[in-house]
Amino acid sequence: MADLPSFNLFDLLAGLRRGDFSARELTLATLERIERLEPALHTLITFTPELALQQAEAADRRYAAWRQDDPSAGWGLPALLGIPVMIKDVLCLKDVPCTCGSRILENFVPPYTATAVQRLLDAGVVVVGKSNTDEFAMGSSTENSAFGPSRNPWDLNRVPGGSSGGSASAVAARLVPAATGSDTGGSIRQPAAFCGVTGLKPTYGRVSRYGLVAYGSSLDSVGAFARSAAEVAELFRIMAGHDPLDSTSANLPVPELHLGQRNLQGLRIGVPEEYFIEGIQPEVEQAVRVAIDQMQALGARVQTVSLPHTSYALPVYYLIAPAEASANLARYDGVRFGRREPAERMIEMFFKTRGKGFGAEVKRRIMLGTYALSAGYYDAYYGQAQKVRTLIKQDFERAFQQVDVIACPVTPTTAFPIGEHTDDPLAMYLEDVFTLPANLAGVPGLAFPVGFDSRGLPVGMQLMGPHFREDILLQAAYAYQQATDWHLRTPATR
Ligand SMILES: NC(=O)C[C@H](N)C(=O)O
Repeated sequence: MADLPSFNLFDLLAGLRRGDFSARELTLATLERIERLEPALHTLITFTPELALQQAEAADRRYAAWRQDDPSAGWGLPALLGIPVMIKDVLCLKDVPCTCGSRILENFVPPYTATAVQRLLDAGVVVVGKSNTDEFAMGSSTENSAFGPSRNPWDLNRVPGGSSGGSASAVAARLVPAATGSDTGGSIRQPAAFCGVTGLKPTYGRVSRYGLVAYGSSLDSVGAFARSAAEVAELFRIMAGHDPLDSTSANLPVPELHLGQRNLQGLRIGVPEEYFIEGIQPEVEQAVRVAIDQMQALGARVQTVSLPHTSYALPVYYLIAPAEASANLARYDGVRFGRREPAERMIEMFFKTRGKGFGAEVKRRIMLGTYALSAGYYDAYYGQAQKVRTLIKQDFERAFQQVDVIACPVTPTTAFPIGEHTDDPLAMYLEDVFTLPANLAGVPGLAFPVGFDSRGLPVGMQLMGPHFREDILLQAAYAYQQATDWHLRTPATR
């Protein structure tokens, strides 16, 4: 096989079932494509070709048994048997390093697998590697990865977004049809927008966080990337659902996803006035407004809604997320996980290990968070932020009494050049203005491509929905994608 026969998950599955190619052939072609493009893109922290080939051969044995009607093959076939994927390097996969983009976990090999990853493995995926991320998922560009940034396949001098930038870049460059991500304040949706792919941040509690290295525990969600909403829906269906190993996992059934509908008849779309602010790149606003018009032409009813506390979301997030991070990252002390710097005395060992192990952004957040949680300041900062968070959540609850989904931009701008924000953390934080309200409210958000700017960089649109209604978002994006082809456009990387 010279190159991949298709880049669509369903086409690949159909080809595997028909026996047009084997999982081993598909994997070899994938590995070859990764080896060819990886020097330019740097999507991976750990490449796992041996594991991938083992899994592919197991998939082929299963297909063979299924073809021969061997009862040991079980009834039917696992849903993603033989499909190559990347796993963001903040999700544990047993016996494969999980670095979180950090020197402090450089040599950490988890002894167990995250539930969301296990569900994908049970569905038969082939893991080709652990994808690049900002250190501990803190960042919007992958420039905070201790292993160097990933690149945007639409323009190699630009960032792919972050923190799940490796996954988004890989799906956009068609190294893999699907990849996982995590989203604490935008880490799936923002890179999806920058790379022109579809990315879902599910409702908080919908996908298990067991085995996801914790960043902001009240905000973290595990989700997925693919090129289309239909493919993302399939990944979501497999990853979602209750998990007794995560106490915040919701014990609710995952609704059947019927993505057949090609129109949006009856869908009420709310457009929040607070999301079309000054400073937004005019081409981004333009593309999103055209997409909303198109959804209206497909039958949706569009109205303005107000989310009045939106402007507080950024400061609230940058208190709560660092506060939770500072507590979660206390466990990297040189004793229990990963790196340990030798020293005479224990206290020195802590200082040296954390001093050398963490990068600048992680240290900044630990300091911010520790300060916000310290005695005397707790009520003024963390306590106050939690109260405002409730107001933000109520904004959404009120809006969802009037509309089924909220439509807005994902990011104020398209992908920025590598290095542009590295000396200005605030400018980097501003990347998240439109995405982090969904994390604060716990509602699902879906990003998908709706056009390009004049530089040829993808523009994304975000749909947010009520808690546990990922189905509405996926259905709406599916109908939009049946009528448009932005999600099928590909960068020049061959
Ligand atoms: N993790 C995320 O969702 C990304 C966000 N930009 C942050 O640094 O917190």
